[in-house]
Parts: sequence; C-alpha cells; structure tokens
Amino acid sequence: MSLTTTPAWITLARLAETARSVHLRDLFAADAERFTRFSLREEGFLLDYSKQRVTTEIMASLHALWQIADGAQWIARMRAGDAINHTEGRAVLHTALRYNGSEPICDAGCNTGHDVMPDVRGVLDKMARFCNDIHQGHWRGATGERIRDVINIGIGGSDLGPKMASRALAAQHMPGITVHYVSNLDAAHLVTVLAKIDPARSLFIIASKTFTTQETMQNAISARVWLAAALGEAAVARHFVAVSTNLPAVAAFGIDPANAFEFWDWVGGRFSLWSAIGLPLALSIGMDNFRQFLAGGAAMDAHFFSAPAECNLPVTLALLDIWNTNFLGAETRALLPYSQSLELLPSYLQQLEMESNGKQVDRDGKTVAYATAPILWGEAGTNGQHAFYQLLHQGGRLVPCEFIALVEPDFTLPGHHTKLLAHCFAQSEALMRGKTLVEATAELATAVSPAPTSDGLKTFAAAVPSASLQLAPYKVFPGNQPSTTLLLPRLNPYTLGQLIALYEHKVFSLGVLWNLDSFDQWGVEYGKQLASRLLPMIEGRTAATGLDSSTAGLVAACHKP
Ligand SMILES: O=P(O)(O)OC[C@H]1O[C@H](O)[C@H](O)[C@@H](O)[C@@H]1O
Repeated sequence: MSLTTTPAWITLARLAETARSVHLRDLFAADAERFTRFSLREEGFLLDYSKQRVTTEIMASLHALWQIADGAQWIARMRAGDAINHTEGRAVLHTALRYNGSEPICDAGCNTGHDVMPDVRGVLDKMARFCNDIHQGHWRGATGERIRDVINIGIGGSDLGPKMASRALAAQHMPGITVHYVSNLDAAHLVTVLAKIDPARSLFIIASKTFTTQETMQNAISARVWLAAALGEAAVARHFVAVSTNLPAVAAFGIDPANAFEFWDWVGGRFSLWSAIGLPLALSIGMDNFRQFLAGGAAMDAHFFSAPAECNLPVTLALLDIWNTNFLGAETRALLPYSQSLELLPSYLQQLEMESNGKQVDRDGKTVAYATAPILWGEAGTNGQHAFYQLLHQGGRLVPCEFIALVEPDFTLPGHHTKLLAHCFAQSEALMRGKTLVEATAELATAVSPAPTSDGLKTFAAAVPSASLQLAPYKVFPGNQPSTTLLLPRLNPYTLGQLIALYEHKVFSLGVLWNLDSFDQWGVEYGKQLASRLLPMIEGRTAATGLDSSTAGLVAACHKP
C-alpha cells in the first residue's frame, strides 16, 4: 500500500485542514497541561514539542503511520545486520561502533554473518595506542620533534563529523595538540593551514572511506609534496597516517598499512564519526573522552531500540518532521543551537539529513508522491537573531524551528548564560504567541501615555500621536510558527554522543516513514561525472565541444587570451 493511501495519512490530511486555522496561542490557552502532554524526558534530555502545531489526535495518527510503516520491524532489521542499504547491498551497522555489550553483532544476519565486534574493538584499541603515543611523545616526527599539529584531510562524512565534534568539545581539548581540518579542493584551504604549521611537528591524517575522492586525494598529494620538500621523501612515513575502508589504495598512496586505521562498508560516510574517522577527535579530546562519546551514542541506541514509540525521542522528532513537511507544507527547518560550541551542528546535520533523505525514488523504485527531507539550515543563537530571525517572525513563511540549549554552560563568565537562555526561550515564545494588532496598538499607546485610566484601546489611541500609531501594523507578529526545544543538561562527550545518535535515528525513522533508502547517495554522482568531462576542456587539453552555451561560455572565459 502506498503511504498516501493509508488510513492514517488520509486522517492526517483531514486534520491538517483544521490545524491550518488553529493558532498555537489558543491551543496553550485551552490546555494548561500542554507542556506536560507534549514533552519527553530521557536521561537528562528534555524534548519540549508543545510549541509544535499538534494535538493529541494528530500525534495518535502520526503514531499510527509509524505502525503502518512497520517501524519496529525496520529497527530489528537494522540491528540484525540485514542489507537495508539495498541499492548498495550493505548492512547499516554504525551502532556497532559504539556498542559496549557482549553480544555478537553480525553483518548480514547472525546465522550467516560475521561478528563485527572483534574488528571494531581491535581498531579502537589501535586508536587508543596511537593517541597515547602522540600525546606522550612516543610517536615523533622524522627529525625527532613531538607532534603539535594534526591536519585531517577529508571531505563530507570524513570531515564534517569530527570537525563539528572537535569544535563542540573545545572544553575537553588536550593541551599541546591543535587539530586542523582541510576539506576544500580550493588551494586556499590547504595553503592557509600549511602557512601556520611546522612540517617537523605535523601529522597528516588522510581520511576517506573510498580513498578515491578527488578533493581529498588532491589535497593529500599536495600535502605530501609540501612535507617531502621540507623534510625529504623518507619522512613521509612518520608524518602521514590514513583512515579508510580501502586499505589497498592506502598502501598504493605510500602509507604503511601499519599506520592505517580501518573501517568497513557497513558504515555510511555520514555515520562514520564513531569509527576511526573519529581519530582527529580522539587526538583532540583524548581516548577516554572519545569512549565517553561512544557511550553516549550507545545510551541513545538503547533508548531508540527499546522505548515505546510514544516516548521515543528519535521517533517523535521524525513524526514532527513528517507533520510539518507533508501536512503543513513546510519546505525548510531551522536548527538554532543556543551554544557557540554547537555552531557547526547545522552544517553537520545538513549532510546527515539532506544526503540521507533528500530523495525522489522509494525503496520500490517508484517516484514518491510526497515531499521528503526539508531544507535544513541554521546558525548559532543569538547570532541568528541579528541576521535572519526577522524573516522567521514576519516573513510570512512556515519555518519550523529547532532550538537547542544547555542547562549548564560549558564555558562560564558572569552574566552570560542566564541571558542566553532568556533569549532562547523568548524566541520560541514570540514565534508561538505572536502579537496582534490590538496588542501592538496598546503597547504603543502605553509607551506614549504610560498611565491610561479607563475605557480601553480607543481612549489610548485618542491620546497617542497618530504618527506613532501608524507603526502598529509593523509591530504585528503573526506567531503560530512551530518550534521544538531540546534542553541538554550540559555539553560533554557523553551528551554530544546522545545528541548525534538522536539525530541519526531520527533520520533512519524518517527514511522508514518515507520508504527511502537513507544510506545511499546517488544524487552526488552526476556532478562528479560532468566535472571529469569538463576538466580537460578547462585545462585546454581538449576542445570545448558538446556543451550548452552557458557552460561553454564559462569555460571560454577561464582561458587566458
Ligand atoms: O570518505 P570519502 O570516500 O572520501 O567520501 C567523502 C564524501 O563523498 C561524497 O560526497 C559522498 O556523498 C559523501 O557521503 C562522502 O562522505
């Protein structure tokens, strides 16, 4: 049965007709228990979705949709190591990377598959030894200097996760080590990092699942040339290590297999932060903290796998995305972490959510008849308030917002954190309530004539200069902008692990509901293919033929006269 013809979908479509004309402030006025009814707590996390435009009836129908989509069975299939990434014929077992129990976890089902846990633990132990060697100065550069700078060369999933997490966990950074991230093919990225470091004290990590990605390979080659020019070719072995599933390609690049950290094809690139792709993070925060990060992820796995759907955090977030996207018609979602340390979370989640579920064909090969992943964007609060919040409040578009805040700050200065929380909560309140014309006019009247006595708004208005009252329409806020607030007790490796696993499972749950393979990414291939065709034309090695006039014009404009 197609999703849109299920009874739950049809009911939700009907409920959406009514929901469009219901205002959140009225829902709050009608129900003093709304926060209790629509909030969840799990191991210190508080998920408040009472400011979403939902009712008990809507949530029940969304849960019915989860039942129809066989959510529990899909979770069981993922855990059993079935090849649920069906277009690539691969299992999806990134949860094994953070599993700390004693059961086997098998690739392609326990009866036939291979237990991946010994391999996982072996690589973690190798990472631990390596981190210890770097931190203790046992591993030194070719000239005997201690390593001070680590440069991770990778892109996409081999960059965004460790970069975001290293940034988020600045409070845990080890002294004496600075980790840099180079991803862009634009030489400006590598050159500016190389300008800051000393080759004798630098270690490059070449991170690539496939070890064929053009951006990463070009940066790796240029870094090797730079290092060899400074220290000689023989020094490369002491200054380059690799993380990959493709160990033959690592060896072909000239990196000793002893210095390669393996992961496996059952780890999707955008889910690989928990694997050896997390090596630069482990070097930043230390292996004990990295293991705490894994433990936080494992705790969220245990919750996702066992909690009933009605109090399951990832399932709830997924159902709210479905409601906003497929029934209220939202095209985007804003992620607004009120934590500077989480400033890279929006760009990390852009890959996780949009590369996973920005799809048009379902698991049966049919074009979907409904919208899939919304466009995710965002910025750390309060910075965003001074940039784009004007549009959120008065731009006339439906933009569901997701606020993230910390009860305890990770860095403290007197007077900062309470103000930050006040701004965060005030924004979701303002987006929900809005301000009517009557309220705006009354406010203006009060501002000019602070002690009005009787007979309401008309008397105020008469007492106020009309020029001032003309501003009232500009001060109207429609409100009814839905939002969720996720409160974390604090930010540390464990809670960050919980947070990232929460989003991963939300993405998986959405894929189940939309009937998508969330683990492939065919949509990134076409551009790469065309770039290979254009390269010889831009370099002038072949004639620029067979191009549309725009592309031909751009190629011609780059040729020197
Ligand atoms: O790790 P790599 O094999 O170098 O891949 C890096 C990135 O390449 C592509 O852009 C894929 O779409 C991403 O999912 C992947 O993370």
